[in-house]
Amino acid sequence: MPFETISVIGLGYIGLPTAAMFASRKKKVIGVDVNQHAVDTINQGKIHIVEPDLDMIVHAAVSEGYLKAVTTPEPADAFLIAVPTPFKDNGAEIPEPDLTYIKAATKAIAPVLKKGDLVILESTSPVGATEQMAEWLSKLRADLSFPLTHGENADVNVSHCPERVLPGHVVRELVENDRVIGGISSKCSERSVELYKTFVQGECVITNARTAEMAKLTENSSRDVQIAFANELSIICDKLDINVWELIALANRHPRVNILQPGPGVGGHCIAVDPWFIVSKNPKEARVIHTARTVNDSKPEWVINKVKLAIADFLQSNPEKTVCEVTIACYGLAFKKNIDDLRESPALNITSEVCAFHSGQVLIVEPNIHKLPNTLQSGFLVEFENAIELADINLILVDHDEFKFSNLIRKNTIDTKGICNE
Ligand SMILES: NC(=O)C1=CN([C@@H]2O[C@H](COP(=O)(O)OP(=O)(O)OC[C@H]3O[C@@H](n4cnc5c(N)ncnc54)[C@H](O)[C@@H]3O)[C@@H](O)[C@H]2O)C=CC1
Ligand SMILES: CC(=O)N[C@@H]1[C@@H](OP(=O)(O)OP(=O)(O)OC[C@H]2O[C@@H](n3ccc(=O)[nH]c3=O)[C@H](O)[C@@H]2O)O[C@H](C(=O)O)[C@@H](O)[C@@H]1O
Repeated sequence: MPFETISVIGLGYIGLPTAAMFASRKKKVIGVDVNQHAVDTINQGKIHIVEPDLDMIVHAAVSEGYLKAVTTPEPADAFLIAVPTPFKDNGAEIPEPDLTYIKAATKAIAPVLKKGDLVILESTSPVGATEQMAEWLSKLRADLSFPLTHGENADVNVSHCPERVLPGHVVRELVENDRVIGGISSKCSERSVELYKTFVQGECVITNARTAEMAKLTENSSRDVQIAFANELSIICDKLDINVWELIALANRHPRVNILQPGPGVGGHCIAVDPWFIVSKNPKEARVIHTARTVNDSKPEWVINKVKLAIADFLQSNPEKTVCEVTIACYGLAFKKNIDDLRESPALNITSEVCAFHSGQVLIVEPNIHKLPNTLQSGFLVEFENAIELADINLILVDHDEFKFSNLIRKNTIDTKGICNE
């Protein structure tokens, strides 16, 4: 049976581009989000997130009548769930995944499901979450006129198809990337491939739901481990007075070595989160993954100590000044270069900490935002040139293109991204 109407639950960084992509292939798409502002913005043909080229696709999809946004699910032939999967913020040493958004989305679609529908969990999930979702669905339907069964002869097909697009390149990668398709049964996988082939040009590779969940977590954990190696090297090199950027460039000339780049820590709501989904379920076995998380999470503290040392050095060389007269400039707040996303950003956390402990002026340069977040109210958002001119100490936290190729920034500089070496 062809898919005539497709519903996407959660219209954020993943759900909205996915919904727009189906709509661009002339499918009728119903986007569902609990955020009324997002729904209203989309229905005006506009977008509430920053992603290159997405605005044009959404505008065309809405104005041609293929995409509409609503707050309550309506019947459809396929439902793709792209809601957040954070970890529980309860201060535990090993954070646990929070599946409440998936549970709420499941509850919302249950009353409109009909026989033959396909439900795909796209959210990054711990192993077992898709089976759990299928359980929730059948329990939720058990008391209704049409109870669901699952297994090989299920009335409703359930799959996990994790999303792997890179923010900033979402529109291209949605089409070009290979997809991992993990059905609860082979029929579920086949139906899911049929759906994605609407716009995916990459290969749709079939596996089971648990392997698909683990594949996504493995990709992001692998990157986290590799970045941790680079971050550890940077701390060792600092102690040994070796330039880590030169060191990595030299080591990478080996045909089988490819070390990533150190930085102020790992940010974003994926790489800094997803490895915990493996560690929390396998605390004894996941030793490397756990250590990598700890190494990357402790890097901001190391940077803050460098700032404190730089202030002490500066005061020693300038005894006429007091600490209140030392001006620090922080360059970049986003979690990585050339974006405006501040979620889980080590640059933001370090700058907030500097604002909290430093009694002198803190200048902040972030070309991608117009207003400082509340935690930085004691700082001043300034232009790049003003910061360079006024700062006694420069702290480079993000390698935005605007900060590169500046010879001026070399004086009293803590360069966490190595841009002074380029
Ligand atoms: N942003 C990214 O780069 C990537 C994200 N992912 C994963 O995709 C999932 C979604 O992430 P994002 O799109 O970035 O999150 P997001 O926060 O940008 O969007 C999620 C949307 O879901 C909505 N929502 C929450 N509960 C809902 C409910 N019960 N019913 C309907 N809507 C609901 C929220 O209002 C929000 O608009 C997460 O599991 C994330 O880990 C995977 C790959 C890349
Ligand atoms: C394996 C992989 O490359 N996953 C991607 C990742 O997107 P994300 O933008 O979070 O990844 P990223 O570019 O590695 O950045 C994450 C963090 O790591 C830092 N970072 C990155 C590379 C590096 O050499 N050094 C470094 O310190 C960045 O500055 C940033 O703070 O996570 C996304 C996700 O799962 O949401 C996923 O879809 C993307 O494909």
